[in-house]
Amino acid sequence: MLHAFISKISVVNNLNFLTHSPLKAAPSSLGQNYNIKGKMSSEPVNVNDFKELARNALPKIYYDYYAGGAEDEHTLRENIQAFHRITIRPRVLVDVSQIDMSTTILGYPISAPILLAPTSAHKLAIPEGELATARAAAAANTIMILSYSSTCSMEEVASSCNAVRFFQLHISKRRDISALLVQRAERFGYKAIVLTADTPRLGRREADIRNKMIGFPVKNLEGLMSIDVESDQGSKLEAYYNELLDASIRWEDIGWLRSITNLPILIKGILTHEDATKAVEAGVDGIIVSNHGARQLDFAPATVSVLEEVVDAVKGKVAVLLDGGVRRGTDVFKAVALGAQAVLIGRPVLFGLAAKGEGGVRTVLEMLKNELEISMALSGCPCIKDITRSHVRTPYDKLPSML
Ligand SMILES: Cc1cc2nc3c(=O)[nH]c(=O)nc-3n(C[C@H](O)[C@H](O)[C@H](O)COP(=O)(O)O)c2cc1C
Ligand SMILES: CCCCCCC(=O)C(=O)O
Repeated sequence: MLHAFISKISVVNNLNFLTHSPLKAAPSSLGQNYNIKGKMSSEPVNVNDFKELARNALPKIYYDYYAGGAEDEHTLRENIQAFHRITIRPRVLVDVSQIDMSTTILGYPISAPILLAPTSAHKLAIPEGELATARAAAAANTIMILSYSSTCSMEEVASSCNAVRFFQLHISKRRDISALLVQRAERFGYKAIVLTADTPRLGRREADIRNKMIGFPVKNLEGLMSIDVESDQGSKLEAYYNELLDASIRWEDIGWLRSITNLPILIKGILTHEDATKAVEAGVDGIIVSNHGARQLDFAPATVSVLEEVVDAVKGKVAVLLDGGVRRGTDVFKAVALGAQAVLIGRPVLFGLAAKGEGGVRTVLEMLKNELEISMALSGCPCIKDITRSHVRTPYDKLPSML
């Protein structure tokens, strides 16, 4: 056996594989992988690779809508870079022969602490739209949060798969229609309402303004309301959205939402301890630390940089989740270590969908899960509950050498 192994190695050495590999000469660039001839391979090896594949697959106007952030896109970059500034403190000689990534959210078991964030308009990516995404969520045994602004209706999505689904709500100027949507969500088996709180108006996405981004039909509103926006300039979507939504909603309106549904309510878009405390007082069941994927207020903080502030304010009373910039299993690990019960991913799902349909979304979820699994193994954490604050160091932590 040993002999066979040694002779295999020497065959490789004889070929001088390591010194003459064309891979050595291939350009190296984050998010791109190269095959043996130095050409970029279309097979993604990590979630970042899907971004380039999606860029190639989509018309520019749609790609820019999915990928873009607000104004200077400072927060867009920060969402990612803030994760890079956190290091992991691995522990060794722990039995990691079995890794269990499973957890629960609001009592619903999921295979790993990774959910699908609500994102609009999946039909811009592929004709099947949210139906394909929902099937991928079901295959991964995780939760899909369906967007208010989906291009398949909540009924179509409900009947297409058995994934646990939450429904994301905006409160529109027509309060009666918002109430109707909540009732429909309850009737069609959605298990929670996710109220988005950071979008009284749509942020300034300059790529959409330049591209004169089109509006798309919000399927859940079909037959209930139609809005005509006259805008030859800028983003039609922004004009449409600002006409649709109620910019006057306040904390008191959580009480209204509570009065019309028995479903758990999560509030999405919290970034400060002040608002986290208010959310708990308002009686929500969970908080999603989010800056809307950096599409709303530029220079809002990176989500992972304020996660602990929110977790500390909440004191374990309700679930805390996080989204924004999660691209690696190590990002999931870091968020969990800082107190998140789970993370949500937005753009990676859209890029997976645009590049390779339902299979692309499945692959994105599998990649993140595989990366989380190895991160847990190499950090000495066999279960999610074993990941603790002591497993990460943030820029705010004192260095031991400075003590
Ligand atoms: C194209 C796009 C559409 C989105 N649509 C919605 C939406 O309809 N409702 C909502 O609450 N958030 C929406 N979001 C924000 C996501 O729910 C989530 O907060 C964000 O994408 C997370 O950041 P990430 O893309 O870096 O993972 C959208 C984000 C993107 C990129
Ligand atoms: C009602 C149509 C506008 C959808 C906006 C979706 C969204 O939140 C985004 O970030 O884009």
